[in-house]
Amino acid sequence: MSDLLTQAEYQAIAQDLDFPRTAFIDGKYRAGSGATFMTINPATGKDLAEISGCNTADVDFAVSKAREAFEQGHWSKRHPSERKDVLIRLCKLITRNRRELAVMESLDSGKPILDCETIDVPETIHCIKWHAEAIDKIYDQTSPTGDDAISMIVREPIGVVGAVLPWNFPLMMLAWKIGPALAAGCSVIVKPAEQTSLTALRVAELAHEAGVPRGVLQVLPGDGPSVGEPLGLHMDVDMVSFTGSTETGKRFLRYAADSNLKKVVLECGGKNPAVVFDDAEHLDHVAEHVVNAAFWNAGQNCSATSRLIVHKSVKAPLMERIEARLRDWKVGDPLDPGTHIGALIDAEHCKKVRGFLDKADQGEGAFVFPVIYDVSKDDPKARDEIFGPVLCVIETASNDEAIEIANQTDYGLAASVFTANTRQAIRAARDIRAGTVTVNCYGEGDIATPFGGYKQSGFGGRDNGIHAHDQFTELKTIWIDLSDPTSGDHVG
Ligand SMILES: NC(=O)C1=CN([C@@H]2O[C@H](COP(=O)(O)OP(=O)(O)OC[C@H]3O[C@@H](n4cnc5c(N)ncnc54)[C@H](O)[C@@H]3O)[C@@H](O)[C@H]2O)C=CC1
Ligand code: BAL
Repeated sequence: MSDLLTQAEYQAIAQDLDFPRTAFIDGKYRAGSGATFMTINPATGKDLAEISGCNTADVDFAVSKAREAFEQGHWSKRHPSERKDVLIRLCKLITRNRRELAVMESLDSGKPILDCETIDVPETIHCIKWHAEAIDKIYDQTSPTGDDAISMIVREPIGVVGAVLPWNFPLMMLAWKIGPALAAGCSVIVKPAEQTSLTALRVAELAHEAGVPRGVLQVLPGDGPSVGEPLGLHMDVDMVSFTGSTETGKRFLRYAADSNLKKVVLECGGKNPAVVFDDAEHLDHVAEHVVNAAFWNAGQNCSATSRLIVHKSVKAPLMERIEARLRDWKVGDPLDPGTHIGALIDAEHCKKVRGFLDKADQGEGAFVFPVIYDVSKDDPKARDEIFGPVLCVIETASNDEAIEIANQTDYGLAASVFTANTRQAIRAARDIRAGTVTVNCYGEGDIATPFGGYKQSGFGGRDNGIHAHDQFTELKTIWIDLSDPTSGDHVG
């Protein structure tokens, strides 16, 4: 915190930024063959940079370069400790350029600079470093065999990976994908969300400077139909790792079915409950977690708490505390280090979010003030992913009913439960169908814990932890016959 600059100092950095404007393909910036598009500062509505977009021809070219690099083996077959060294050099370069990246991220996404400086950039570095440091410590295995054979189970990099990213955490989601994929030895083609291409392009340049060979990390800006779809349908892409809406996630399953059955890993939406039982203690602490969980990043977070399911006996004192805390959350200029809630990502998303709000709560321009609604469990606000600073409160008469309501959703990404009773906490954690359940706190776990969803929140694997490494590798069995072929008891 003490390291933060003033609003004027951030504005001065913003003035001097040199934005990347083209794709990063085969080790250099080069113009795409698609339509150019403007990347906009959502907080001001003003143009930041005109980006040269990509299309199918660029995807084909990038995939051929990614495949060439993979087969040459300068990265994929390099000793894991050497890949580690290069990725750690990349982390040092990101650290050296952290201020530029934080301001670029804030300008392009509308995120508060406070978050970019203290969460997005440091977590990006931490994630890439964690996977880099893990990669030369992962052992392959042997399986139990008889004396006449040995069977090795080895993991190999899956090959050419398409990483299709959302706009809500442009740097962090980049790191969640490229950290484990590059550490494993894959070649990665990143498609950033069209709203937020800048920091991914800059990181690709830094990766090249750090020693990641040409073709191993490429970034292709453009919209879904121009770049995401040809990547998803490409016959020579081995895997797509996607984070974004459930609807687009399902498209990638269709693309895989219509092409080469590439592996697809999806991290999609959520309608995540915080369940507060009748015996919940320390309501100040509960309120702190609920406010952070619901309103951080303006609620544009797949794991945001968007439903507060609270027992009627504790509802009034808890809501009083939540509302008091929320009064301290400043909404406004993302480059002001005192701001907690910046701009929503774009006009289209603002329209979607406002469509759920009562007229008096709709705010102006790109800014939506945090809002809390008492709703029934069947209200559309309590059912649909709003992806804005909106918390729906559902009162319950019993703890069992609370769990039932928590599970009444097509999603299953994250949940939290607040109770003083350990048995009840663990019972609830077991009973809620979600990929992450936190007890007496809210969080996504950390880099060592897998992150992903049940039901329509996820498919095919998990981000983070060693489980992410598993995503980007294929399992191979190598079976070696040790029997003496001349002995007569050889079984083949
Ligand atoms: N992590 C999450 O759970 C996220 C959820 N969302 C949800 O999705 C809603 C819509 O936001 P969008 O930006 O439209 O999300 P989206 O899921 O459409 O976009 C995510 C990525 O997929 C790409 N994409 C879009 N259409 C595609 C297509 N036809 N083929 C291939 N790639 C495609 C986009 O260009 C972007 O890179 C939000 O309101 C929010 O509810 C949005 C972003 C992240
Ligand atoms: N919160 C991590 C992933 C996401 O929101 O897209």
